[in-house]
Amino acid sequence: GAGGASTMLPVKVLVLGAGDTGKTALCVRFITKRFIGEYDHKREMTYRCSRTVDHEDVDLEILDLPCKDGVPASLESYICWADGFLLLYSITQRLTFTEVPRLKALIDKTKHSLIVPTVLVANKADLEVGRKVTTEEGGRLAKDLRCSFTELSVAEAASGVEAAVLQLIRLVLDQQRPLPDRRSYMLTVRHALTRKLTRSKTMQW
Ligand SMILES: Nc1nc2c(ncn2[C@@H]2O[C@H](COP(=O)(O)OP(=O)(O)OP(=O)(O)O)[C@@H](O)[C@H]2O)c(=O)[nH]1
Repeated sequence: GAGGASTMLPVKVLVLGAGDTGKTALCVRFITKRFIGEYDHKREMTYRCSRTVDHEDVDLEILDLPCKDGVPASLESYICWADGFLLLYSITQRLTFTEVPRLKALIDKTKHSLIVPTVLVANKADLEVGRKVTTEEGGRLAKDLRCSFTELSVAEAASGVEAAVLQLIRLVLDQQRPLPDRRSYMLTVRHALTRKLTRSKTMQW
């Protein structure tokens, strides 16, 4: 409140994607509002900033790992560190899309949870002529993996990136809220469990 000591809620975000999905471009777009085409970073990068989301002051830390030579070996420790995940693929590279379930499985396994705040981000929507993954496929996969979904172009606009990150912050905050406020969360858990049970039944019989 006014004059009172404000509490900043820390939210840690890990940006993941297999290949040239635009992870660094997305982080830079979020922080600077600008699109910078090429980088050559070999090290991990941490971006810090703050936002006010639903009257909560959030202290945001975004980690971008270099994935040029495949996924880093110590990925699990980064996953443990993070509260929420931006999972990127490029609509122009089918392989970046088919790698998503593997990344999400590793996240779920490492977090020991069915519900991990995650936004699946389909990037490079400006390259419509080179499209290899439809929007419907993206939406379906997100539903399957219990993620939120958005399609955007980091190159084209800052607004989609801002919206995707805010969406993720909301998912994280919703999960951190005390139980009585978590009706939607409980419903998600129930749906996920039902789906899982249905699936294992189908597999057994
Ligand atoms: N057309 C288009 N190109 C994009 C977009 N976003 C990123 N790119 C390009 O895609 C390439 C990869 O972007 P990066 O941000 O370096 O990708 P990255 O995921 O960080 O890749 P790693 O460094 O391997 O982790 C670069 O050439 C970017 O300019 C987009 O929305 N549209």
